[in-house]
Amino acid sequence: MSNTAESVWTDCLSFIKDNIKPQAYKTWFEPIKPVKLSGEALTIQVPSKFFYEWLEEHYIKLLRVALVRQLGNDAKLIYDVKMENNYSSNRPQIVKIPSSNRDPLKPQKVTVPLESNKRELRNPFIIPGLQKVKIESQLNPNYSFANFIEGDSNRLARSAGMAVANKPGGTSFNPLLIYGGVGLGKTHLAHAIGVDIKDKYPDKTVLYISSEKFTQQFIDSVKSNTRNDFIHFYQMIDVLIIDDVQFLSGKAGTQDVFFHIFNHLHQNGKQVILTSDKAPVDMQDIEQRLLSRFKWGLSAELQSPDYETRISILQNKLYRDGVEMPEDIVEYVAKNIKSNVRELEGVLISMIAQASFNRKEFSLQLAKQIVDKFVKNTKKEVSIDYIQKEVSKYFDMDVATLQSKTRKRHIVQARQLAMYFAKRLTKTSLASIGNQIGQRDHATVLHACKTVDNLTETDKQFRKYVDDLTKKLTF
Ligand SMILES: Nc1ncnc2c1ncn2[C@@H]1O[C@H](COP(=O)(O)OP(=O)(O)OP(=O)(O)O)[C@@H](O)[C@H]1O
Repeated sequence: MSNTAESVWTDCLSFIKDNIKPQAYKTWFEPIKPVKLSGEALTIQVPSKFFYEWLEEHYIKLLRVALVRQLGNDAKLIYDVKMENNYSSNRPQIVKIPSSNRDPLKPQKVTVPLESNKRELRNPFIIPGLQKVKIESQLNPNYSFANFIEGDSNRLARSAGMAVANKPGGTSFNPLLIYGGVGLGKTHLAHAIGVDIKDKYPDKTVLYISSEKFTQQFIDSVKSNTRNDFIHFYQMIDVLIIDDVQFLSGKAGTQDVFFHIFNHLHQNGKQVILTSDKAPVDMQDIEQRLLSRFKWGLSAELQSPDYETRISILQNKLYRDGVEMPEDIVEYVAKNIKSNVRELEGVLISMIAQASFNRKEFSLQLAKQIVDKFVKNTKKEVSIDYIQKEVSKYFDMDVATLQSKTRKRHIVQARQLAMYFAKRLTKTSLASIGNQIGQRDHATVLHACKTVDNLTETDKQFRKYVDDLTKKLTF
């Protein structure tokens, strides 16, 4: 009886089944369908491009042995790869890709034949028209380790970043979560890690993406019925850098898909780098299972730089821009702009611009003018003490009552409002807010914020409390 695609594949499968774990067999071989046998060439259909890549990377030797046993030394394997969608059609497309199994011991590159270029995965980061599927990393080469000034405020995060860059996926810092307040260098550091990895490992696929863009891509993929392509694309990446993950809060669908992508990458030794403006413990409306993943690796905080670091940052920037500035002026700026590196740079840029526009020398007077403007424009953060005083006054009670353990409804509400405004108007962590407002824990603060949000929606009188207090506290 002559061979058919089915009979050859069935015999291959029984050999493969005996040589790998049952779970791997079920995942990677059961979904394959034999399509055609032409001489010594067997065509099999696989459900996605990712699937094909996985087989080529992990099971090519096994497949080769199985095929050679059935079809002899000239055996060839061709994949029909189901592409879920493409630009021009909603129907799945089949792309034919020959296996590299003829010489399986050489390192293999995934090459897509020319005729299939227009069917590459639908993702804006894939450069079309190339033989090899390549991904634009979206990294900013101006953000490097070399120009990320080290200080006590960032030492842990910077060293962890360097360790990750030396051995992506190979340290216990996976994921590496960099968190801290506005303008403290989270994005810079995340890029620097990616840039360094690309330098050291040019073949690694690195992708930087903001959470906002990731979310938008996901929504688009759902709309265009290309969710699987979206997932497979992200599962292909070696180093995934996601900026501002706090943005995922409240977005259940995006969190769910990210959870699966994260698990896949982590299980396969791929590196994940995340940034956030909050520590995991303070992130709201992010699923517990995702938060617990964030804590698997290392969470490293970026704090406001101390005076010496601020001086170094300014000097470094001046040096890079080829500008000379008297020391006392640099010191003046560093003394007066304390909490935010972006502002520090902003003052410097304004000074350079003004001095060159007016053809003037740098002067302390110019520095004072510009610093004053920056300080005025930066909204003063209200203190938690001030919030407690104002809320107590509004409800005609003293601060001790507001902080007390009583469960009387109007006092509980006043306390919850104080917690809510502390969360909204300060950068203090939930744990610290709880501690300052009657020694409660962070879960109580979180609950208070949710309750206030709910009551504002449903209770007119309560909404008025929130509006009145917002005016009092912010004007
Ligand atoms: N340690 C540092 N050395 C040199 N430059 C720094 C350092 N930290 C921050 N910067 C610079 O400060 C600016 C703001 O940094 P970045 O955008 O990375 O902050 P961020 O924490 O991501 O801010 P945001 O919270 O707004 O997203 C950038 O120009 C960055 O290069």
